[in-house]
Amino acid sequence: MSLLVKICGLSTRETLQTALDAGADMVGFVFFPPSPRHVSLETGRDLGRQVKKRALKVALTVDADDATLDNIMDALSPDILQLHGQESVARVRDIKQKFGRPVMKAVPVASAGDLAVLPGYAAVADRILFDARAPKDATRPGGLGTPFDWHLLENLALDLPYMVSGGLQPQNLAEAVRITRAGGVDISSGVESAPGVKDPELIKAFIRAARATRELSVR
Ligand SMILES: O=C(O)c1ccccc1N[C@@H]1O[C@H](COP(=O)(O)O)[C@@H](O)[C@H]1O
Repeated sequence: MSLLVKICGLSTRETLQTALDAGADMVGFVFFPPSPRHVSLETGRDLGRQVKKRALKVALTVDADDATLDNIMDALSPDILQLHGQESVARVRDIKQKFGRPVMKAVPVASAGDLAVLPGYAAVADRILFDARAPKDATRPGGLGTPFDWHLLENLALDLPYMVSGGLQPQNLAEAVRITRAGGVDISSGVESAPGVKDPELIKAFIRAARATRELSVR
């Protein structure tokens, strides 16, 4: 099975085009104003049109309310909703029912205890995204360029597709996939020259590196 690659935090036509041409499976748009990658609804609409089914469009939100999600549905028509906040199991179920799109729930990881939430989310989400737990004083719950201890997922038995993120780079993604056996990788900071500024060469290098790890992936 081919490793899924998601390039997250795209905010310009040029870098979106680079990600599409390089073969990204998923392209992520951040709708979270404190993030340096935040896009307005208008920009999301414009970038969404550019995708033209060449990749899955992922809307990243953080504890968004229904009105916000309604607006994002209208503007981007995402293929996947990435819930990257503290959404409860009930809220994830509710969003999936109300908006009728597959949901990828981000689970923050810093220690083995963080995996206790998995049975609950696995019952309602379509995919799990393991990301490094952000420090308490962080301005956002992800997109910080820091990895977590991938060995925490070494013996994971999860009956659901999952991806890994947090501090990935072209140089370390093979190791992350080898240890976690994730079916996909998600990156933002690692393909940037500054927060929010995507670097086309790094996007291409990351996707090239991901394609080279194909045989390591199992889920
Ligand atoms: O990218 C952001 O700004 C962001 C903001 C709020 C929540 C999540 C965010 N990004 C996600 O964080 C991870 C890790 O990113 P990085 O490669 O370590 O920078 C990734 O899943 C992004 O989708």
